[in-house]
Amino acid sequence: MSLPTLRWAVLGTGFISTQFVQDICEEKAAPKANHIISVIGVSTTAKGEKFANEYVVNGQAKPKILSYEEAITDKDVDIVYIGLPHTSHYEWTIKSLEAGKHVLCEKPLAVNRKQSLEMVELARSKKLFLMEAVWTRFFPIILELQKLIHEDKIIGDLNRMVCDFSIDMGLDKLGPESRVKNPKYAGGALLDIGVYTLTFWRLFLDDQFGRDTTKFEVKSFQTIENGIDVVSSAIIKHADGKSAICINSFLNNSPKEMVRIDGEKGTVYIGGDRRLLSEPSWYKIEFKPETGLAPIEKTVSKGAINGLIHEADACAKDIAEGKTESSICPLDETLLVMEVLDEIRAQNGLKFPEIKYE
Ligand SMILES: NC(=O)C1=CN([C@@H]2O[C@H](COP(=O)(O)OP(=O)(O)OC[C@H]3O[C@@H](n4cnc5c(N)ncnc54)[C@H](OP(=O)(O)O)[C@@H]3O)[C@@H](O)[C@H]2O)C=CC1
Ligand SMILES: O=C1OC[C@@H](O)[C@H](O)[C@H]1O
Repeated sequence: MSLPTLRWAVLGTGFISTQFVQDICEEKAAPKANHIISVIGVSTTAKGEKFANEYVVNGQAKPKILSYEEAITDKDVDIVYIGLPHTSHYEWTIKSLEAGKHVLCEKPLAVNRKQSLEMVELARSKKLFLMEAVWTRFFPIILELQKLIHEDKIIGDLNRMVCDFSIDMGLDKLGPESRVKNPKYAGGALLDIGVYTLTFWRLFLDDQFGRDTTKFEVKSFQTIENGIDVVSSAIIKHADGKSAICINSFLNNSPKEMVRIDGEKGTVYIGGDRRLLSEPSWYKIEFKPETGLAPIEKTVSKGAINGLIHEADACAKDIAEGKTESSICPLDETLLVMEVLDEIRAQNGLKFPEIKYE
């Protein structure tokens, strides 16, 4: 069977666009799709040329270097990857969909649910593929853990989870234009890394998706400094009694065990070699003494890839099959997470300036 082919326009040449293009261009023993970097959309041509020369390698043809506007309308593009700051996601997703392109947009899909819903409704009305790039959902180790916990019920019925993704960002040393600290780019821990703790809550505490989720309520606190949250903590309590504590900080790093999921028979711990919850690389399952079961441990290595290829391959497969939405990262899940992000900000009075729909 021939591999699906996808021609990409990559918008932005920053950190994540680099990681994405590196993964696409990395030579693979058993590729799952043909990815072609057709266009790099950039703010300045010189930046684009440098980026293309450095990263669009290993037999890829030289991509066109175009403005964002030209990139999203280029005839040789099937899908636009949006690697821009949070506050640019809405504009460039809407414009790309209007131009008839599929879209893979970095997380969070937008700065709030209202923008996100508009993006989702436009994609659905145009029958185009749209996905928030929550790459972690596609990691083989995550899919394996979902099966162990929800299908095999390895720790039985679940009781609670604690999830902490924190990064000591060294905020004082970052310049004022840094997207993670500037409120005008919707900076702060919640929108940058809170998306992942909420993703782990969605992946592991609930076996339902999006609109069918178990009913829940949220109570939260944020420490706000200079217009952004440097610490966010939320407790999510499900109607059936299960609860999750989700913690994010820009002042300290994550603990070694970033996720702990307690069930009636034992506990699952999840960690990563870089203490980034976005990149889990090991798990450990300990059972209660009365089960008589021995602990299980597994560590995986990413090898030469950064880990973004899994979501790119999934896009190629879904689009080749005529799907407009991912079943692993569905839009209703994105909308639900956006709703909780809004709720946490509303409870703590965190508003970003210059943002439509606040
Ligand atoms: N999946 C993951 O693990 C990660 C995801 N992300 C997400 O990716 C997105 C981009 O983050 P990241 O790559 O770290 O950001 P960077 O600041 O490194 O890059 C952002 C790029 O956006 C372009 N840009 C357009 N307008 C602006 C503006 N006003 N200010 C700054 N840059 C602008 C620039 O590209 P140019 O000038 O070249 O056109 C810039 O290179 C965010 O949504 C973030 O949440 C980030 C890191 C990791
Ligand atoms: O998505 C992300 O994960 C890793 C962090 O370093 C980064 O700030 C964030 O955007």
